[in-house]
Amino acid sequence: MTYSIENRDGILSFTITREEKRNAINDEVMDGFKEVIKTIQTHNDVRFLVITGKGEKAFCSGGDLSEFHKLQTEQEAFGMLSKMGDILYELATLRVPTIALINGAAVGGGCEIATACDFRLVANHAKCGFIQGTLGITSGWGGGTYLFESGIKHDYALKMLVDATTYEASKLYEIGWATRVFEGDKNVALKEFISSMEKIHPSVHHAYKEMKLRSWNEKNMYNRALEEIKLCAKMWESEAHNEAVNRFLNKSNN
Ligand SMILES: CC[C@H](C(=O)O)C(=O)SCCNC(=O)CCNC(=O)[C@H](O)C(C)(C)COP(=O)(O)OP(=O)(O)OC[C@H]1O[C@@H](n2cnc3c(N)ncnc32)[C@H](O)[C@@H]1OP(=O)(O)O
Repeated sequence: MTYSIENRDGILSFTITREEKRNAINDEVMDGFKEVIKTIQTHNDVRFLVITGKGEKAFCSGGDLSEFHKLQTEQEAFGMLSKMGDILYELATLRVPTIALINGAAVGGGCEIATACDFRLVANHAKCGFIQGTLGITSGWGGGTYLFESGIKHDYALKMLVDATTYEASKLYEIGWATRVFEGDKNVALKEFISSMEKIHPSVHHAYKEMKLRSWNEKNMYNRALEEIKLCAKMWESEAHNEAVNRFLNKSNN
């Protein structure tokens, strides 16, 4: 399996278990995300969703380049990008609090997944960034929209995107992307973070999330994320993108 789902006392944990590929997202992992989101949308016993990666090297390294490089045309790219884009929109608009428990590098689409969560607990060794620009594309799963909506100062948000590089955990906290930076056992950090929220009835969490969702609906967030995805699909066909992906894959084969 490429992911695991565990429900412990109402805390639903989704773990990407593709350590050998730094927890890169492929179709199977996308289907796992759909499964865990549907569980939350159809059950009342889930209080929190935690997303994390196996191991300590990576939370998620974004789209699986060894699979997705086969997508050549704008239409083929849009098929994959919009599938994950819809998943991230459903994730971002869940009525339960969502926590990205960032155990290692969160880059590219991995950074988009983390940004679509309400909270980001970042291990102090983890580096995160929207590195899509190094591949000649822009964020392709809606993460740019969620970053601009996250409340981070505009200049910090835009610089994160156009830098297209990774930031240290301390910098991520300084700019307001990381909710907390932790050392040691991620599960201890998680337990400490949710301890006070756990004492509050879930209906209060749902009500506050509803307030945010109303504002996102007014701001037409879904269609803004869709336009972001269409732009990435258009850039997918570029020579710059194909050359960058081939360089990465050839590095891996050397
Ligand atoms: C699909 C679009 C999507 C979007 O947002 O629209 C994107 O996510 S685009 C961005 C795609 N992701 C990347 O470009 C990141 C590539 N990976 C890295 O930068 C590094 O691997 C890193 C920083 C995540 C971890 O570095 P580390 O030195 O710890 O590991 P290695 O680089 O040696 O990689 C180990 C092993 O994993 C394979 N790998 C890593 N990331 C991916 C990936 N995204 N897709 C496929 N395979 C990946 C890498 O090739 C190595 O394999 P090996 O067979 O051992 O050589």
